[in-house]
Amino acid sequence: MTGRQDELAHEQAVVDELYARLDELRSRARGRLRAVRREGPSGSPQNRSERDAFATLYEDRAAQLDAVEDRLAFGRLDLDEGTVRYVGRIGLTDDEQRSMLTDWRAPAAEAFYRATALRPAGVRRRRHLVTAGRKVTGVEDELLDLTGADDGDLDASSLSGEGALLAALATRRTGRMSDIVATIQAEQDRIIRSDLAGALVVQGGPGTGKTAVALHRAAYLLYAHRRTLEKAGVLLVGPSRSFLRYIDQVLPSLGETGVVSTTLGDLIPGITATAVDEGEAAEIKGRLLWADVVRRAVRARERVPEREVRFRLDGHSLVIRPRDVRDAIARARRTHKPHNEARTGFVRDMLARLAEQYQRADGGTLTPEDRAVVLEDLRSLREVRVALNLAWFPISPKKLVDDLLSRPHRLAEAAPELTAAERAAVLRAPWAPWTESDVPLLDEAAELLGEDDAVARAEQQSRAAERAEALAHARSVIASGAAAGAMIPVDAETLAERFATTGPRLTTAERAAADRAWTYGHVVVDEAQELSPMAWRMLARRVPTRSMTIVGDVAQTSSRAGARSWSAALTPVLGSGWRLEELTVSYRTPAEVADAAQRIAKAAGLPASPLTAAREVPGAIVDVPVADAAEVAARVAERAVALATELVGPDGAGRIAVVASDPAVAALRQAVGAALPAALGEAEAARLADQRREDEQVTVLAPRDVKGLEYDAVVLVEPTDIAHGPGGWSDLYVAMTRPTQRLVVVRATPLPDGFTG
Ligand SMILES: Nc1ncnc2c1ncn2[C@@H]1O[C@H](COP(=O)(O)OP(=O)(O)OP(=O)(O)O)[C@@H](O)[C@H]1O
Repeated sequence: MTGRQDELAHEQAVVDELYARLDELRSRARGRLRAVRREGPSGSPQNRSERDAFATLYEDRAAQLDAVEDRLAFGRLDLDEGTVRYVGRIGLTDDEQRSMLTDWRAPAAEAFYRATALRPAGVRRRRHLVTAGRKVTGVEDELLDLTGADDGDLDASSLSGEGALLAALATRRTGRMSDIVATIQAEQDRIIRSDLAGALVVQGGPGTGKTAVALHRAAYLLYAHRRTLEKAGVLLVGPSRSFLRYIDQVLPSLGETGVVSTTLGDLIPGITATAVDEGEAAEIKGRLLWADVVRRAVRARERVPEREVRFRLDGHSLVIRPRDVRDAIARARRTHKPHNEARTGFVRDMLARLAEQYQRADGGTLTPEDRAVVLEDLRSLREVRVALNLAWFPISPKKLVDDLLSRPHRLAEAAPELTAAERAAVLRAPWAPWTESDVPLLDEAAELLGEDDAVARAEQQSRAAERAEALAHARSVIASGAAAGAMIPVDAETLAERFATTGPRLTTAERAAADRAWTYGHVVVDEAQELSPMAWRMLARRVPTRSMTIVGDVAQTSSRAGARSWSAALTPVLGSGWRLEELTVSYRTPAEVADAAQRIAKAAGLPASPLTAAREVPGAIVDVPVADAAEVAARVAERAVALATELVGPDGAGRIAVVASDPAVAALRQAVGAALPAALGEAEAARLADQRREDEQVTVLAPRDVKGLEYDAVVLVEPTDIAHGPGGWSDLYVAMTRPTQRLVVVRATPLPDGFTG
């Protein structure tokens, strides 16, 4: 055998052992699960809940072990002291607790991503294992000790595991993002492992791995701070549901399933934003002044009547006096409770004052029983109910915001800062569908009204008591398990969570997602440049510690409410409590495309970060000028079909997007759809036509819909039209930077400045 074959055979033997251990652990977890289930539905409620808790524990463990099948081990470090360490998706130990495989997130794995010839961190050689299924098909070595290094190895900025990286980057796209654990680069690793505390902003050009880094950081933080974060939960906010679908396999493949993923429009339980605000309305609704506007709108529901209200009870004449109402309102406000909660105190106060009048009119002292009856009678009198409601109106967040946006006098009263034209821009029909920019206003209202939190708080209190009981029990279970020699792979608090006896057994993520007032341990925001100041305020409320990972690119902002500078967007909400990191290597786009995008951004004055492409792809830009504008659709269809023939596979791999300005999308969609059968055959065309919109392998979209996504090839239609559309030059910058292989430009108009070098 040659030296290389020996190496492969050796690594195969190691990898075989690791998979054997994985299989063994899987079958143990399943065996335990079967045993627990076999016990059947008998026993005391406590026993049953305990059994269910263990069942979920073993189910989770089995699912986690199943998820790490692909590329279980991908790296090896040969250390100075002569030891060898394998790095993989999870940590594995043998029965004697000796390490067989180091979790990529463990401190001991850090050198795999960070060591360079300049700073070898005790590593002599770094090896990338290339595997197909369980078979080792190749190894790629980097020597890091200076004695064996030539000048090339000393370049601290060079890519690590370049072969494996380039292979990953050239793979055909499937419409689902995959993890990058095997090829994380040093600049990315530093961000992934950065401290949990405070807000970390990651700015970077298109394709620099911001999304990938944000997801790996979430997985890393859950590993490194499991106790804190598993209980408080991690929230991931993405720009759209199709984007969340695009990334939804990454965290599970890293063994993490407990993260709550949502869009801003879906952040409040029970509310779904289905409509979109036009540019100006979004900008206006995004301004921070709405915090004051909503507060005033709430205050407007606490009102001193202008006149007295007289009524009779049991023959006595009683009166609701403006002075009394004013006092009761002031007193209720001093409790600083939310409006709907403070109302209880206000009503109690007013009824007590009226009972007092009754007593005086009745000419004596009331027994406590009589007083209770009088209070009840007062409470149910129509005049009293109406008067007290007018003075302190109980109202839901939805009704408050709907009134504010659909009744001109309410808006004028609450928002004097806005001009008449600005108010007209946000006014809409009553009960029109919610938009994403309404959601922060609804959240603000819910916060000040407090309605939906009351139920959650009551539930929380009863859960706290239950949990204390369950915790004591879990400790004793673990102690008795340990005494009997059984390893219970969980701490008492986690076990206690699972022992909670009432209600459906919800995970932290499920409980958090259902509770508007939940506060998370960490919040990750992707495409964060699009968020308005009000949206930032809403998110900050969800993470009192301000532990956040914020990733985005201020050169890609298309929303008028979004940010062109991180400092302008974040300082009002986070003060100086945030730090900035930058990513500069584009892993997605070929150099030619990245360079053209940079030139366009520069010519348009976008605040673009520097961008260097990780790879060259010859002929990556193809320019197709068309003499007659009427022929553009036909040329686009022709090009899209040719690319589909070349790149799209029936196995679901390979994706093509035609990106055009909004008004052109529908006609192009038709033209491309009509051209596919002749080129690919009826059956393949029908398969493609049946795909869900977000899974389409051949698709036609506007720039806003491709944000954050990527395709093997993009047909860019009339770049100048895109640059002059609602998202401006940022939209063109986004659209250009989606392809991993080729950008085909079809146009009847001249190329924008800077497109060609
Ligand atoms: N270290 C890496 N190894 C392998 N692939 C990588 C690496 N870093 C990034 N990629 C790949 O590069 C592509 C772009 O990454 P990602 O989508 O995270 O970039 P982004 O900065 O969020 O882009 P955009 O600004 O366009 O949203 C993805 O396919 C990702 O998997």
